[in-house]
Order: sequence, then C-alpha cells, then structure tokens
Amino acid sequence: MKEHKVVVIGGGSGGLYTAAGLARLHVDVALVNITEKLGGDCLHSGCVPSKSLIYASTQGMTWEQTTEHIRKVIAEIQVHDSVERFEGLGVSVYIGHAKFVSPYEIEVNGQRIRAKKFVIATGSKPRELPIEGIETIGYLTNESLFHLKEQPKSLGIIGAGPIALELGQAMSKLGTNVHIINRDKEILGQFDRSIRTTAASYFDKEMTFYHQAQVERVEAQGNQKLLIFNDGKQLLVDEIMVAAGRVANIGSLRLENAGVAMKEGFIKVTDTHQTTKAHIYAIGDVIDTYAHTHAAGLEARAVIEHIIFPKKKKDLYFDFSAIIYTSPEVYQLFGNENEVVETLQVTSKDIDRYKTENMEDVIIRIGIDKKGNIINAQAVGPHISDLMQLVAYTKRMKKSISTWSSMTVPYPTHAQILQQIANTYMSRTLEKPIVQNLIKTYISIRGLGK
Ligand SMILES: Cc1cc2nc3c(=O)[nH]c(=O)nc-3n(C[C@H](O)[C@H](O)[C@H](O)COP(=O)(O)OP(=O)(O)OC[C@H]3O[C@@H](n4cnc5c(N)ncnc54)[C@H](O)[C@@H]3O)c2cc1C
Ligand SMILES: NC(=O)c1ccc[n+]([C@@H]2O[C@H](COP(=O)([O-])OP(=O)(O)OC[C@H]3O[C@@H](n4cnc5c(N)ncnc54)[C@H](O)[C@@H]3O)[C@@H](O)[C@H]2O)c1
Repeated sequence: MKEHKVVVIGGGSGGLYTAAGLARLHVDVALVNITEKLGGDCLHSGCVPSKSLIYASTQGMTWEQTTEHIRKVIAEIQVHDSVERFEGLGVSVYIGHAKFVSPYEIEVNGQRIRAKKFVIATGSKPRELPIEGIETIGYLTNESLFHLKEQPKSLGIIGAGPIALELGQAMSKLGTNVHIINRDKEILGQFDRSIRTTAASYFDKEMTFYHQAQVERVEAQGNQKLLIFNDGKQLLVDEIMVAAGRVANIGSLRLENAGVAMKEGFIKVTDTHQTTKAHIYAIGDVIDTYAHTHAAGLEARAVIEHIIFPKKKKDLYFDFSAIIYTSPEVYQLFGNENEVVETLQVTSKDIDRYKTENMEDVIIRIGIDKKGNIINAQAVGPHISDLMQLVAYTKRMKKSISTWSSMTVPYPTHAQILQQIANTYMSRTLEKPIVQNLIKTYISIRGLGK
C-alpha cells in the first residue's frame, strides 16, 4: 500500500495545476493519469489543437501541413506537461485508471494508494446523441477530427456551440464545405442581438446553418453519410462531427465506493469545491461550472489554498471571461445582470484606427453599476479579446470606467475604442445641469466667463 497526503486524479489542466502547486508548497502529492501523455483535453483534443487548426486555416496550409502543424505544437507543449517534469517538481506520478475502493483509498493497476485528501480532475467527454444509426456509421468528435488522414470535402456538425463554430469555421477556411445543425433558433443565444447578428453575418458567409433542426436518423450512402432531419430534410456529407455539449468523465472512478454524489450529470460540489465527502475535492470540467482551461486553473488555485488554509475564497469567478476564437472573436465577461444599471455600447465606426482598416463591425457592450463600475461585458471583433483584458482588469481592480478617460492612449490604436466609452460616460456627467451650473459659477468667479 502506497500513502500520500494528497492524490490528484486526472492529469489535464486542473490536475496538473493542482499537483504542481501543491508540490511547490512541499506537500506530499501524487498524480494519477490514464496515460503517460499528460495534458488532458486542452493539450490533446481541445484548446491547443483547435487553436493550431485555426492558425493553419489562416495560412493557406494543406491538410497534411495542418495536421503536421497540430502534431508539432502538441509535441512541443507535451515536454512541459511530461511525467519527468512533474516528477522533477516532486510529484509522485502513477499511470493508469484510478478507481475508488473506499473514501480514503484508490486502486491504480491493482496497486492501492491511500490519501488524506483527493482532488478529482477527470474532465469531460463529448455528449453522445441518441440518433438512430450514428454508432453504426460512425462520427467524428474533437477527439478524432485533428488526426484525420484526409480532409473531408464536406462536414455536417451537430451542435452550434464554441466547438462547432471554431472548428467549423477553420475547416471551412481550409476548404471543407461545412454545415452546422443547431437545435436552437439561432447561435450565441446568451449574447446581445447586436453581437449575435454581427458574428452571424461573418459565419453565414462560410458555413451553412440549419436552425431549429434535429437530426433523427443517419445512414451510410456509399462512402458518404446521409443525415435525415425531423422535418424530413436530408443532407449528404463526407463526415459527421458531434459537438453538442459535454458530460463529466467519471466512467471508471467508482464514485459510489467513495460516497461522492452527482448532480445533473456532474460531480456535486460546494463553493469550496468539496464533494459530498469533504476530504474529496472536484474541479474543472467534471463539475458544472465554466468548462474552460482557465476555470480549471482558477478552481485548482482555490483548492490548493483551501487544502492549506481551510477558508472559503470569495468571488472566485468575479472577473471570469470566455472567448470564442472565431473570426471575428466573440468575448464575454460574466457578471450579475441584476447589478447592471446601464449598458454602454460603442462601435468601431468612430475610431480612426478601425477606419484605416475598413473595420466597422466591432461592437463592445459594457454593463455598469451606478458608480460606473464594470459588472459585465460582451464584444465582437477581430482580436477583440486581447483588448478586452483591460475591461476585465478594470473590473478586478473595482475601478470605474471613467478611469480610462485619463489614460494617455497612443494614436491611433484600437484601444481608443475603450476611451471612447469612457468619454461618452464622462461627457454625460459633464452635461448634467447641476454640473454645468457649477462650472459656470466657477468660471465666472475666476473672471473667465463671457
Ligand atoms: C475543441 C475544444 C476546444 C477548447 N478550447 C478551449 C480554449 O480555447 N480555451 C479554454 O479555456 N478552454 C477550451 N476548451 C475547454 C478545455 O479543454 C477544458 O475546459 C479543460 O481541458 C478542462 O480541464 P480538466 O482538467 O477539467 O480536464 P482534462 O484536461 O480533460 O483532463 C482530464 C484528465 O483526467 C484523466 N482521467 C480521466 N479519468 C481518469 C481516471 N479514472 N483516472 C486517472 N485519470 C483520469 C484524463 O486522461 C485527462 O488527462 C476546449 C475544449 C474543446 C473540446
Ligand atoms: N474558446 C473556448 O474557450 C472553448 C472552445 C471550445 C469549447 N469550449 C468549452 O467546451 C464546452 C463544450 O462546447 P460545445 O460546443 O460542445 O458545447 P455547448 O454546450 O456550449 O454547445 C452545444 C451546442 O449544441 C447544440 N445542441 C445540443 N444538442 C443538439 C442536437 N441534438 N442537435 C443540434 N444541436 C444540438 C446546443 O443548442 C448548443 O448550441 C463549452 O461549454 C466551452 O466551455 C471552450
């Protein structure tokens, strides 16, 4: 029997962050991962291959060059996420499926490991759809697309979330005829209409959308695949990809042996990320928060702190934001809509730098409270997400957007769009009768009035 103080299960974004963080603090920590290739979804079938595919699609690469580029980027990052590196940091690494045999004991390849605390970070996998015939004829997911030997001439993607939009647009730019099948009325339902329609106006040029559509049945037709919709419509494609949400990866964990409960398909946690057994934490995609690498990192940090100083961390997701890396990018800074007293909107139409680039479609919307403090934000535009980090930072610092108006912003930069919002906000304050009267009185006292 091996013994450690903390065992982290899952060597993806959340698990690696937790194991490395605890090891740096001299905690006796072990990490269990199914394969020696640490890095999880993000490195092998998520963020890294998808952003490499997006890059390749803007460089006119062939499919062979694209898959080679993806392979090379993963291999380069894999060095950073290697077993040797983690062992060098002081983490004991076990390779194999972890399964609980009791609340304080797991088994990996027949070996028992005891620990005082566990952190489950086993991630998520694509949701399977109950479509007749789909298991028989086969389909792609984010786990197989990047390794295809041949580029499909046409691709039907079931689902219209970030995975479908990012991968669909990149495949289209690479020359595949992409069809997106969306069960909802439109895409990007959580965004303001102005942002939604702007993004859709770009996507509509590159992909064919089928809204309020459900695929009922699929069948093979020669080398191709026929999708049959609930309204009888049909679509013939080379390949089908399913990107219709995620489910928690708990398959082999035997959570029932540990007394860890689930809620609506994900591991149930408190706001300190403790499961129904307080010494077992869960973070990342296996719980129902934001399914992003930086959310897994944030939760890992909170769990490290909680293991060491058992105190709740307040407002963990206070400045949490997410980006859909399409062109244009679509950005969202989360915050409680009930606290918003006003939403300010600015477009690129009046910003000189955007004019020089014929770029009229950038929209930024910022929800503020009565002091001008930022509550939430949404934006659409090329590379807009880097600029929006200043918005998130201003929220984190709990500063009013009026602070941007005193910044010296070099001319002509895209950042002037943020100063424009601040100036609009400030000039409205200046135009208030009470403020105008005060100014007039002061100017007159100084003997400078008309
Ligand atoms: C196509 C795509 C693109 C994405 N793009 C982005 C992006 O641009 N930005 C972003 O922030 N997020 C992105 N995401 C989301 C991001 O990849 C996930 O949120 C993140 O990987 C979750 O990290 P995790 O640690 O929870 O799980 P994972 O990274 O999936 O790690 C889970 C690990 O647990 C291991 N495991 C599972 N079961 C066991 C077991 N029983 N025993 C031992 N080990 C086990 C797995 O092998 C895996 O290594 C994307 C996702 C997809 C699918
Ligand atoms: N840039 C990023 O940060 C990034 C990129 C990709 C994925 N991710 C993460 O991965 C998660 C999963 O992404 P996703 O795109 O699979 O999921 P999602 O849950 O965000 O979207 C699923 C989409 O599929 C549609 N859908 C569901 N069932 C359907 C059906 N039967 N037929 C047609 N449409 C159907 C839904 O209406 C929705 O539009 C996201 O929540 C996101 O957090 C992040």
